[in-house]
Amino acid sequence: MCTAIRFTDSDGNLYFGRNLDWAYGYGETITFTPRNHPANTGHRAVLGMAIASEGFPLYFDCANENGLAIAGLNFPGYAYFPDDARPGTTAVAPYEFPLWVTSNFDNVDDVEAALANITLVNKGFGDFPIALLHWIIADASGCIVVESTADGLQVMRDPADVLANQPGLAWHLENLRSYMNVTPGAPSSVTWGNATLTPYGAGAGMRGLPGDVYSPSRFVRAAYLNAHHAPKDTERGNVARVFRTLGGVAMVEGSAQMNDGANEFTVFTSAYSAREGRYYFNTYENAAYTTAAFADFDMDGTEVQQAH
Ligand SMILES: C[C@H](CCC(=O)NCCS(=O)(=O)O)[C@H]1CC[C@H]2[C@@H]3[C@H](O)C[C@@H]4C[C@H](O)CC[C@]4(C)[C@H]3C[C@H](O)[C@]12C
Repeated sequence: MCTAIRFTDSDGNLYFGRNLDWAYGYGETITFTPRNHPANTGHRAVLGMAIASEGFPLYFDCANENGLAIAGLNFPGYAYFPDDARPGTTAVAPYEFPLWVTSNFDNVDDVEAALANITLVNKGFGDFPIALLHWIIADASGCIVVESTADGLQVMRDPADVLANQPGLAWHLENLRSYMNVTPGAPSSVTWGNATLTPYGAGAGMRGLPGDVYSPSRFVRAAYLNAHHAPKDTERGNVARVFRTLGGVAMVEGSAQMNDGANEFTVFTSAYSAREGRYYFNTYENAAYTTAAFADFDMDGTEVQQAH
């Protein structure tokens, strides 16, 4: 499973992050695509997590130099990509969608408008299977979720600022209404007949928030944690906010198996800071951040660069 979140700091800078939950990694690392890479059609530098195959960056999540970010999360059972583009639209393959978005646009509104003119088509990269994903796309103003299903391409505003896996965003947003009672505040003491009940301590108001890692539960928990995190002023504080919030929905190895019996775990957690134009990640076995900034790379280059 995967979970993604966004928020802004007190100066309005975007912070965006995701957990990549799976049974294994793909050898992914921080990957920079300069403005003049042949596949960078819109000439915006892009930084994120990817594997590079034949010089092409296959991004799991990424952001551009102007503060637009995207992450792909599994959506099997719902994701459907037609073989051909609808008449009058341009075909974009799911594997190139994160780069297409971040290469060509600076904000969510422009992406939303452009999506009317594309079809996400059933086209894989090389021998890789097609990834059945939906996407969260975020900027400083908010985020949208893109879901290509048998009903067509849906682009929805996501006021919860989070995304998990199945089912679709509309269902997750509706489901939040079942958790309106959950609150950070400590409840007052109550009397039940002759019994006076008082809280043991902090957390009494959070009772009922689901604690498991099932996709609907992670969506609710991430939305609650993200919405209630105390504001932070510093880069360090806001990066910690991304990692701590995503830590609240991370998967501990052995606690939940995939259909094939493999243990799913949080392979990596990543964070993008528009304030510093910087990308961070850590892995299941190494909590220390690995980080790189746009400023570390040759922005006008032509070849993908990876930081190890
Ligand atoms: C497995 C990843 C999604 C993790 C996730 O959402 N897990 C949920 C688990 S569950 O079903 O809900 O149980 C996805 C996210 C991004 C995907 C990768 C990116 O799309 C880039 C390429 C695309 C190629 O088509 C396939 C390889 C690949 C390198 C993808 C492999 C895999 O599908 C990734 C890594």
